Amino acid sequence: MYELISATPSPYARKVRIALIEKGIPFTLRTEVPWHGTTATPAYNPLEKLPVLVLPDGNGIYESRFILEWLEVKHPAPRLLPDTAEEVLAAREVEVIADGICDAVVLLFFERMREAPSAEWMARQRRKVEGGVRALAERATDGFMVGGRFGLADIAAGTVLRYLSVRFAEYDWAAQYPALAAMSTRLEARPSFAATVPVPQTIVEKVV
Ligand SMILES: N[C@@H](CCC(=O)N[C@@H](CS(=O)(=O)O)C(=O)NCC(=O)O)C(=O)O
Repeated sequence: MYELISATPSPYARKVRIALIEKGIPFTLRTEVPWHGTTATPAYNPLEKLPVLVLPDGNGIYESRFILEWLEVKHPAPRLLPDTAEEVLAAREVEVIADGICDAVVLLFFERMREAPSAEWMARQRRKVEGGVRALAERATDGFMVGGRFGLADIAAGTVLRYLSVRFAEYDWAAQYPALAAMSTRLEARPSFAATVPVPQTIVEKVV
């Protein structure tokens, strides 16, 4: 059986959890705080980040985009990529935008923990979040994002949007982009989303 090393707020891990559930793949969830000394992450990922999909042979697959690609190869049905090559590129572009927003939120989150946070650095990260959400809004539809059926783009966009309310709640993107908010609400009603709602975690060790 697969084991997924995850964290309660992690949007990257949530993408993988949703894909595993959507594909009906059984797995055990190992919830950690990757910044605590007790984390198992470095034993499987030299980049020391979760999610890590631990295989039955004990090897770890890491980097959420790669884990999703790996799952698409090893467990192709149901397919989470669109049908045409052009649509696959469009879905991957949505994932690039979504992951990029998450990366900026993480950088902002830790900058705020510093004794003397840099206002310039935080403004730069906020710009990336707002620019990324604008790019997602430009791609929002009243159905699924790419190719007319649920897939990678919806997983990536849905997870980052819900993550913002956990780690960047002061940004009211939903008021600014009603179509995006409606899309997020639709996605959060899916069982795979309802089973993986992000919640904050308590980090007790000094990180920065
Ligand atoms: N690009 C990576 C990013 C993963 C990531 O940043 N994970 C965080 C945890 S969380 O922000 O997703 O909750 C982590 O393990 N950070 C540990 C570290 O940066 O050393 C992916 O997509 O898997």
